[in-house]
Amino acid sequence: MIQFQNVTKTFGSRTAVNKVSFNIDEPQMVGIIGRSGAGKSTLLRMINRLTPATSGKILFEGRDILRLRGAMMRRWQRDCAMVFQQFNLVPRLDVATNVMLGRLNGHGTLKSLFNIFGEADVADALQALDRLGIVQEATKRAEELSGGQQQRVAIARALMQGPHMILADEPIASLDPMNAKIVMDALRQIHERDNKVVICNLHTLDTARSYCDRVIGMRDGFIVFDGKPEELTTTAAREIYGADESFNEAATSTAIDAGNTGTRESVGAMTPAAAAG
Ligand SMILES: Nc1ncnc2c1ncn2[C@@H]1O[C@H](COP(=O)(O)OP(=O)(O)OP(=O)(O)O)[C@@H](O)[C@H]1O
Repeated sequence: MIQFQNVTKTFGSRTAVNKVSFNIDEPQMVGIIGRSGAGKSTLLRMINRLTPATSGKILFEGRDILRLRGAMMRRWQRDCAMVFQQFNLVPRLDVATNVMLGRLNGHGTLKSLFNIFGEADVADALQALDRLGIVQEATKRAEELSGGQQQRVAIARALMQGPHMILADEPIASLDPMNAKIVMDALRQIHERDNKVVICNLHTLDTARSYCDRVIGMRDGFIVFDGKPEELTTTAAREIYGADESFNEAATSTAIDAGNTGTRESVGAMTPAAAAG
């Protein structure tokens, strides 16, 4: 499906991602973990072409997406929707319009300029919000929502792009544990129900273990671990985090637990007690 071949990114003399090679052969939920500066964001941003790679290839269904230009590149960027730590919504616009902005890339320039959305766009936006359990917030300004709700709006906007995959760059780093769980449940549900690849940069080991089918550990630009969550032993974690015997996993914990994922109810109707799970 997607193949990374010796992908490297340098910023001046600093190598952020160093000859990284791996394949994703089936729709998986992949967690990328590593300490700050390990290269996680750079790796994700190269997939979406937000950051140009210095060398190597990223093949999607055999086509090198690093060589795409113009309309083909924009099409690719729509196909791999990004979700960011800081949500990147337009604060003063209402929630439904924020979600419909996910369609802009799909419209012609003129239509985009005048911000014209059709009835089908509105219906799809409401459906996406309903899926995320926040359709009742559709007419509020984005800035009126809590962080967790805003992140769900951002995920709904990503769904509006009709993407092949979702790339989430530390989507829960700004959220409290309850909202972190709701957002991770939503991403897991998209993976399970829509059979989509979700690649998620995470700061915390326990979240990666609870939610991901596969964990990739990065350190200083290299992949130093690639395996199933159950293979992520304390020794492997020490290697990823460059830590010694005193390494304490609790330091990378959010204390959220996947629990009952994959159902619509788990996204919309989470109680604080369940979230603390
Ligand atoms: N635009 C840039 N210009 C210069 N150096 C950069 C740039 N972006 C990233 N870097 C450097 O590349 C390295 C990897 O950064 P990156 O943001 O990918 O790491 P990360 O693992 O995502 O870290 P964090 O968890 O803190 O977000 C770091 O040394 C960083 O300083």
